[in-house]
Amino acid sequence: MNKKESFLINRIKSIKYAFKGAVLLIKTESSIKVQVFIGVLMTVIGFFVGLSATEWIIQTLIIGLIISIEGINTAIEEIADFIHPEFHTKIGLIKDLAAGAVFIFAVVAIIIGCIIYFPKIF
Ligand SMILES: Nc1ncnc2c1ncn2[C@@H]1O[C@H](COP(=O)(O)OP(=O)(O)OP(=O)(O)O)[C@@H](O)[C@H]1O
Repeated sequence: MNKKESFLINRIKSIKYAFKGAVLLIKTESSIKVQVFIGVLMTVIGFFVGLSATEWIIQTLIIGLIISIEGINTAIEEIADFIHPEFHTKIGLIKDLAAGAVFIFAVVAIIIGCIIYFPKIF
């Protein structure tokens, strides 16, 4: 197998592993399930209120980002539990920081949602 072919096979394998991870997140993580549900709900509502192309782009970006950040938070929690399953203040801090990052983006997402939807509803 030449260098170009093995590069391509490795890329395909990476996509396969990443897809497996995404399915695992959606199937096992309740927080991800909630985010996916909200994402689908907002997409349906988006059709009802008639979002513009720019609003669709912003909404889709936000839905994707929040699910991705939540996924990274889950991975950090898994690493923390794996390297130190017992209680430790440092592990607590690491998990709180990761959760804090998700929280900050969730607040931003709500603010942007209000900016998009308030003029359409009221
Ligand atoms: N090993 C630990 N040592 C110290 N504090 C911990 C530890 N595990 C969890 N905590 C504390 O409990 C909080 C919740 O941790 P947990 O792992 O249950 O996250 P969660 O947000 O409930 O996760 P999930 O996404 O599974 O709902 C952490 O943010 C942290 O403050």
